[in-house]
Amino acid sequence: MEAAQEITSTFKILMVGDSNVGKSSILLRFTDDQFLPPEETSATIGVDFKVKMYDVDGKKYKLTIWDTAGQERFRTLTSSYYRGAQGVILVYDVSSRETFEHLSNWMEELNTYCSNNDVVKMVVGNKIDKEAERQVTRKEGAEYARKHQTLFLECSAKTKIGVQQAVEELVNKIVDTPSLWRKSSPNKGTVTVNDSVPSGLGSGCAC
Ligand SMILES: Nc1nc2c(ncn2[C@@H]2O[C@H](COP(=O)(O)OP(=O)(O)OP(=O)(O)O)[C@@H](O)[C@H]2O)c(=O)[nH]1
Repeated sequence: MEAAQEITSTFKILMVGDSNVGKSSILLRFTDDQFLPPEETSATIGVDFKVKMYDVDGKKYKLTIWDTAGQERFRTLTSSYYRGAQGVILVYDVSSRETFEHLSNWMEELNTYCSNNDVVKMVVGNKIDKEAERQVTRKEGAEYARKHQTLFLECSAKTKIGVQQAVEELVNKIVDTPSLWRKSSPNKGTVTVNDSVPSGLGSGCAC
């Protein structure tokens, strides 16, 4: 019988952005390939997280993806969300210019709490299925990302287009940035740099 493959590392990925842009929906699409109709969704309170295994180049990585509340009143313990994160996805809604304009607030928060310059950032414009209601062009999104030196992608949690690709690109970049996760290797084999528990108080913080 074949031995279970060892986990090379655990990555913490954080999703931030205004309320209603679709962070929970992107996460649900990525982990469970599901999309809930509007009447079945509710605002995230505090933080939620899901775990998914991800294989790249014959190595297994454990992704803990944290979905944070967009609504200010539900955001508590903000600094602990960012602690230990190797990747952050900043989400806006392409059919809401306001959510795009608020990206600078999220970027500021990220830069405040995440002092590690290597942390991989990705800007994601969601809801591209609402093309007729689009308020932010792809070019504007790409330009913002270029200016802030982040990855960029547009997606739709509803139709699923771009969702898998967004997470994959982010994770591949983290894998390509060993300084982010090869910090406190306890041995030469498995490396785990932070907890996957929602407290976010993992050891070997990247931020
Ligand atoms: N048309 C369309 N609607 C979407 C898409 N993604 C999410 N929605 C809808 O947008 C609304 C908000 O989605 P959520 O995933 O709850 O948004 P959120 O960013 O997690 O919101 P908070 O938890 O308050 O921060 C829901 O009604 C979703 O059904 C999408 O890609 N296309």
